[in-house]
Amino acid sequence: MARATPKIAARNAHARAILGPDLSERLAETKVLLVGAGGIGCELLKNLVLTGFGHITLLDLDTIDLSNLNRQFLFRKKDVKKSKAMVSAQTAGPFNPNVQIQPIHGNIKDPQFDMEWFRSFDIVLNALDNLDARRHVNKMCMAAQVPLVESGTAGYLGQVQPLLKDRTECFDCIPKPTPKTFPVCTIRSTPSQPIHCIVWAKSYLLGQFFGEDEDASGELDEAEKQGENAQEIATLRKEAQAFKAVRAALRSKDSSGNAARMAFEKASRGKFPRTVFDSDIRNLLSMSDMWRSRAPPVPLDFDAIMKGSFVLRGTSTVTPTTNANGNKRAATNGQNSASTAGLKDQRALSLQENLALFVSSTERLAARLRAGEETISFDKDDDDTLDFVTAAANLRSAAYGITGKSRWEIKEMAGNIIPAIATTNAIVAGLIVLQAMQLLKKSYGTLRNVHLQFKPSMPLSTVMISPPNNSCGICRNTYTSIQCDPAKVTLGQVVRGILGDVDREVSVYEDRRVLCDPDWDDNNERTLESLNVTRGKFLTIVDEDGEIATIEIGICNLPSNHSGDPLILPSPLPDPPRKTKVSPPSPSTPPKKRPAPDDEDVTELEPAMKRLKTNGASNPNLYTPTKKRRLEDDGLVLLDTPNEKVEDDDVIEID
Ligand SMILES: Nc1ncnc2c1ncn2[C@@H]1O[C@H](COP(=O)(O)OP(=O)(O)OP(=O)(O)O)[C@@H](O)[C@H]1O
Ligand SMILES: [Zn+2]
Repeated sequence: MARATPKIAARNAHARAILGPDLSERLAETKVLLVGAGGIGCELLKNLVLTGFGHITLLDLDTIDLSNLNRQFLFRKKDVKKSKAMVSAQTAGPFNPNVQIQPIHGNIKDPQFDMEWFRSFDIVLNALDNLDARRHVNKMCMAAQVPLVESGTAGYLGQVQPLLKDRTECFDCIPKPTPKTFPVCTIRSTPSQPIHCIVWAKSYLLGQFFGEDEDASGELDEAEKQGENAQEIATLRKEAQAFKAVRAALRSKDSSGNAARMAFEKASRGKFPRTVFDSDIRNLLSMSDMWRSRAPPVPLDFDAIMKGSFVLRGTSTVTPTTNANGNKRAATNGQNSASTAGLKDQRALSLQENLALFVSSTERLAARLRAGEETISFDKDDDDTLDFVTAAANLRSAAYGITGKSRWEIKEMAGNIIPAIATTNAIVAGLIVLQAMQLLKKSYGTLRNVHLQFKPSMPLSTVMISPPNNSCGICRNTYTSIQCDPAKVTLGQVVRGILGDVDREVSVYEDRRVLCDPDWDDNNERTLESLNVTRGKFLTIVDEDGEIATIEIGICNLPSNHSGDPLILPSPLPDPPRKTKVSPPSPSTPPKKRPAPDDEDVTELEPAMKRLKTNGASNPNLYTPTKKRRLEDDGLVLLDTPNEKVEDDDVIEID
């Protein structure tokens, strides 16, 4: 290593004195991947640079938002809308002239960040804010056998966890608690709190209008075949049709101006039977049993609200639905009267203002679809989606006699925001560096899970590291990788190549898709590319007898100068350990049974569809699998019957 100049030596003197010459020289050579340049990431980047880490790759998919500036100190107002990775690298680089920071503006789940790429790092540090990306990085680090430090903060609480395959438990060894959940019937039919209306607007209505097009007709046909209630199925078909018509109008270049009204009314003018804020509610009202113990909803009338002549429970349309503190205010006749109450986002909106906001946000979102965006999902920092959710949630609240919320409050509730505290992030970022050092020194005995807690007498607590959970479907698998041209290599070639002489009955999956099993080998001669098994993905080989561990094969590119065989197998071939007993299903173990192959010969396995209820108005139980998964991601639980109980301490009990 080149000798440090006196100036740099002075700069590093303290770190060197603390770390000792060996470690501080090693850090200069260490290749770190830092994922996330947000609250923790900015603090951590500064720490890494000042500690003397020499090679840092910093990846983040996002751009800087104004709301980041109170705690992400590498950013200034002039940087808003610029890439977080780029700006943080530019700001922190000069803190130490010896550091090389490579910023990447991208998603860690992108295919180019494959197993080979992960192997090029000595250590990975997560500074993420979502479970999905955390689980992805955990799997990649387990696959590539790279040490990982996982972290997170929530208000005053924080946690740091060092992870290493076969030494410690992994991020997925212990199932994570599901977020707050609500029974779907409450969301669809019987909301009683503002959050129910917010979840409905964010997870249901926004998706129906602007999300993925999910054709439910196949499922309805199937339900009909199985003898489900024909009348209810007919109603659901009409509802699906009505949504389809609105979706088409929102995307059509000719219907601008009218689409928002259609969205409100869900095309009610004679052609379709149900509307979002009017007929759907009338339909629910006809279920008299439902309203014995709760106030019935009031259908909303678009024109009357717009004209200001609509009377909601005896008050005028222009009555603000909330004040700045979220409390109901007395009726007032002045449409602009609410504007005096506090900051713009925190003030009350009248029913009329909510309707105007519904129309304008729907038009803005529709314009984005027409400009080429395929789907739009909720993002609290996306003003158009936040406005839509604010307006739709407040209109629904008004109909159900629930107190409305200000845009500010809805942002907090819909975005599941727990205020971030800069000090918590800073403490956690410091702890990450300490645990990273232990991993790099291979001082495995001194690794600790560290918790930051809200206890002034003992703010930090440490927990000994647990060994891997034997039934974990991530870190107990045997990982290997192939380098290949997916356009030229067939599934059969890969599976035969990896299993070598071993003669076993196996099934092969990509994520949740079954690609072949012992009785079905139609895909064996197909190329990986035609099966959509490409760079960055994994092929999973499961022993049908459950005797040997599952093999996961990471798909990587051929070396750039490679010519000849389009498949390079690993050497030696993987040697999965024998299992002592069959493990219970784990998060990543794909379901076993394969339905008959469809046209595309690749079958996506999803949780079984819930049975249709034979009574009930807007049947909450019929969901396409993708929608079901999305609802579950949003913290909704689908129940078979309204009486079914969800066993989770975190569930908000209604009724
Ligand atoms: N899949 C991913 N790939 C790359 N970066 C990601 C991915 N998922 C999340 N991130 C980044 O992780 C960072 C997490 O930081 P943080 O928790 O402070 O969130 P934030 O978006 O900056 O703040 P807030 O959510 O409070 O507005 C964000 O910058 C986010 O862009
Ligand atoms: Zn594990």
